[in-house]
Amino acid sequence: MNLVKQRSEKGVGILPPTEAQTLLALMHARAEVERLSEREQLFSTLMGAVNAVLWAFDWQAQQMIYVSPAYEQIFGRSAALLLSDFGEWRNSIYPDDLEYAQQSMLDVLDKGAVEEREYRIIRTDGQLRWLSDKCFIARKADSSHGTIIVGIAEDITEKKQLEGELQRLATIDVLTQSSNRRYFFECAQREFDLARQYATSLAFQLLDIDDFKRINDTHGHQMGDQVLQRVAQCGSSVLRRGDLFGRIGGEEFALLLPGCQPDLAEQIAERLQREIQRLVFTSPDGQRFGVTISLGVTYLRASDPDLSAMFARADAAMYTAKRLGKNQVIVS
Ligand SMILES: Nc1nc2c(ncn2[C@@H]2O[C@H](COP(=O)(O)OP(=O)(O)OP(=O)(O)O)[C@@H](O)[C@H]2O)c(=O)[nH]1
Repeated sequence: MNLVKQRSEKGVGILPPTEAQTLLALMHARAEVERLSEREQLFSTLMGAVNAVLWAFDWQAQQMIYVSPAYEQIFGRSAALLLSDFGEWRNSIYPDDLEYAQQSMLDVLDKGAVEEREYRIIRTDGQLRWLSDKCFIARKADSSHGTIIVGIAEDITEKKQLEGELQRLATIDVLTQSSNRRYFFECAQREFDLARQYATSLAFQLLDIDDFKRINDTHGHQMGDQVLQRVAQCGSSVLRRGDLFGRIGGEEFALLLPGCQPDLAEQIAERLQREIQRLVFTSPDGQRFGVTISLGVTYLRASDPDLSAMFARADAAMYTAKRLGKNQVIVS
C-alpha cells in the first residue's frame, strides 16, 4: 500500500486495482520467501548444533528423505550416500544387531512410536558405537502420501561404557578380578535351579588358603594380596566353559561346576591343589615361599532343598580338611 502511494506521488499515477493487488501479492510473497529462508537458516543452525541425528524416512519409497548433519559425525559416513540409498543404513549396523534394528523399525508401524531402541553401528573407520534411536510415525499414509517415520539417534557409547564399568565393579572383586561373593552366589543360584530342573549333576568346591594370616604377618599385607591374586589366577585357569569361580571371603574362594560328575570334580580339585602348591613367591626381603590350600568338595543331592545346603556341606568338608592337617581335599 505504501509503495503504491509512493509511486503515485512520483507521478506514476494511481495503479488500477488489479495491478496494485498483484504488486502487493508479490511483496507478500517476497516477504514470505525471506521469512522462510530465515527460518530455514535457523533450522539448519539448530540441526548443526544438536549432537544427535534427526532423520525422516519415507516408508513406502523406502527412502531416507532427511538426515541432520550429525549423521556424518556420528556414523562417520556420507549423508548424500544414505539419502540416495537406504541400504547404507543397514550397512552401518553391527551385524549382530541388524535383525533387532530392522524389527524395531517395523514395530513403529504397529505401535506408532518406539522409545526403547538401542543398537550398535560400525563407522567406516572401524569404530563401534552404541546408538539410542527413538522413532515414531510423523504422518500416516493416505491416498496421496506415504507414511513418514521420523527419529532421533543419539550416540550413547560413553553411557554404555560407563554402565558396563559399573556392572563390572558391582560384580567383581577388585583385588583378584574374580566374581565377588554376591555375584558368585547370584549365578550359582541360577545354576542350582537349572540343575534341579533338568536333574543334571552339579559340583561345589570351597577353597581356603592355609595359614594366610601368617603369610600376611611374615611377609606383609601386600605380599598377601599377591598370593590372593595368583591363587585366583590358578582358580580361573582350571575352569571349563560355564564353570563359576568367585572370591567369597578374605582368603576363601568357591567353584561351581555345572554338569560335573564326582570323578571329574575331584580331579579338578586335586589339579587346583597341585597348581597352587607349585606357585613360588618372593617376599620383598628375598625370602621364597609357597602356599597350600584346603578344599571341600560336594555334589548336588536330590535331598538338597536349596543352594545353601550344598554350601554348608562344602564348608564342613573344607573345615574337616583344616582339622586333618590342611593341604588336602575332602569330599562330602
Ligand atoms: N593381604 C590380605 N589379607 C586379607 C585380605 N582379606 C582378609 N585377609 C586376612 O586373611 C587372614 C585370614 O586369617 P584366618 O581367618 O585366621 O585364617 P588362616 O590364617 O588362613 O588360618 P587357617 O584358615 O586356619 O588356615 C586375616 O589375617 C585377614 O586379615 C585381603 O584382601 N588381603
